[in-house]
Amino acid sequence: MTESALEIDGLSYGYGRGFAIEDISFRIGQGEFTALLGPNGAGKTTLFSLITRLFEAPRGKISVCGINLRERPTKALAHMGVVFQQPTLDLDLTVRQNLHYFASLHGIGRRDAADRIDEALERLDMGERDKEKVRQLNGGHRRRVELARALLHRPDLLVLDEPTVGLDVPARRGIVEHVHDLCRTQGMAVLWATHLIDEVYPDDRVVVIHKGHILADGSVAEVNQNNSSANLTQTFHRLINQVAA
Ligand SMILES: Nc1ncnc2c1ncn2[C@@H]1O[C@H](COP(=O)(O)OP(=O)(O)OP(=O)(O)O)[C@@H](O)[C@H]1O
Repeated sequence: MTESALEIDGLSYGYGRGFAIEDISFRIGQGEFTALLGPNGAGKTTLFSLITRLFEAPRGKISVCGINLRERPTKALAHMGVVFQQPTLDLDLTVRQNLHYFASLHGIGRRDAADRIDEALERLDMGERDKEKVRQLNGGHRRRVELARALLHRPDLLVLDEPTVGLDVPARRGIVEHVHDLCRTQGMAVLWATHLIDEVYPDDRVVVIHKGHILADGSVAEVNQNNSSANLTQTFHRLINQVAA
C-alpha cells in the first residue's frame, strides 16, 4: 500500500464534558480529494485544529506523509498547507508582501520566493493583483491569496476548513474549482471541510461526520450505494436523520 498523505487513527477530543469527536479514523491517499462533510457542530473544526496542531489530542494518532505529528511536528507540518476558516492575511500589506512574509517564515529565500509567488498567483488568476493591498480585494480574491500562500512551500497535503464561508456564489464556485484543479494537476492531496453538499464533486472521496462520529467514508458512488440513495444529498440527509432518530 502506498503511504497515505494523511492518516488518522482512533482520534478523540473533548472540551470538557464528553467528546466533540470520538474515535475518528480515516486515511487520505496521495493526490486524493476528500470532502469532510458535516453539519454545524459536527466536529470538523475540532478535527482540523488537531490536524494543524492547534490542539493536541490526548488519544489517537495523526500521521502526515507517514510522519507522526506528535513525535515530529515540524517535519510533519512542513508537508501540509493550511487554509483556516477565518482569514489571516494582513489587510494593510500588499498581496506580494503577505506572501513574502509567509515564505520567509518557511525559510524560503527571497528570489526563490519571488518565483514561487509568481507561479502561485498565476495559477489562481491573480498574477495582475500582486501590488494591491489585501484590503482592496473582494472576499473571493482574498481567499485566492490565502490559497496561494498555503501552496508556497509546495505541500503534499492541503487542508481547508470551510474555505468558502462568506463568499458569494461565483467566488465560491471559483475556489471549489481551483482546488479540485490543483488536486488533479499537481497531484496534491486535499482535505476540504464543508457543510455544503454542492462543493463535493462526483469523483471525490467523502467522509461524512456528525456529532463527532464518522457515518460514511468512501467514494461518492460507494456511499450513495451503501445508503440506497440516488445522490449525495439524499445520502447525507438519511445519515443525519438516522442519528437524530
Ligand atoms: N471552544 C469550545 N468550547 C466548548 N465546546 C466547543 C468549543 N468548540 C467547539 N465546541 C463544541 O464541539 C462540537 C464540535 O464543534 P466544531 O466547531 O468542531 O464543529 P464544526 O463541524 O466545525 O461546526 P461549524 O460548521 O459550526 O464550524 C460542538 O458541539 C461545539 O459546540
